[in-house]
Amino acid sequence: MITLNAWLSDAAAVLAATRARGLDATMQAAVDATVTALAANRPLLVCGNGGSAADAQHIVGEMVGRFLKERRALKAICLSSNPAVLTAWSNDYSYETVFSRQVEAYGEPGGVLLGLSTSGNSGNVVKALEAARKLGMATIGLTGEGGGKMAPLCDHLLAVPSRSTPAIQQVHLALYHCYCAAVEERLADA
Ligand SMILES: O=C(CO)[C@@H](O)[C@H](O)[C@H](O)[C@H](O)COP(=O)(O)O
Ligand SMILES: [Zn+2]
Repeated sequence: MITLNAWLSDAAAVLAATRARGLDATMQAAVDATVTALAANRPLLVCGNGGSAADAQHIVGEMVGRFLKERRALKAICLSSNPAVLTAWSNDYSYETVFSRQVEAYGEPGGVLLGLSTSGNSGNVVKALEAARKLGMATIGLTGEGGGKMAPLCDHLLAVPSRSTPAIQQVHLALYHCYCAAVEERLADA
């Protein structure tokens, strides 16, 4: 039987295991790359599927609006949230290229692509990272254990040491809130 306390204990264990991985320097490097891009008005593009699509929207909401501080709007775009683009391209061509096509549309050299995938193997996120690299954008990945196919395509890989999709997503939320807070702190006074 599923109980709340057991669920919370499992969630806390994955959080603690992530903390033990010592990802602080990787997070700092991801923040540095993002601050450099946004300070130059280059875009931050974010994508993912399912729960990670909602996470991508959440991140962009913090960046375009505000998180903890008052500051200017930041140029962040969610690639998972335009139903007309998603359905037209997937229907006419392929779901696998639905994010890379938007990287071609919105990406710029010096920008950043942030991809979220718990398996690290979602084909459309992998293809988006490839397209971003081709364009000269920095790449950040939020994944589960090992990073899967995304690992070699990410300049900055934040891999949660778990293979459970919901457990990974719960830690992704903590990771990207930290990321948003750190980016905002650096850009608030700029
Ligand atoms: O939110 C959940 C499960 O918690 C699901 O919607 C989940 O995101 C979907 O199954 C995704 O398609 C999984 O893809 P990914 O994380 O492996 O890239
Ligand atoms: Zn979910």
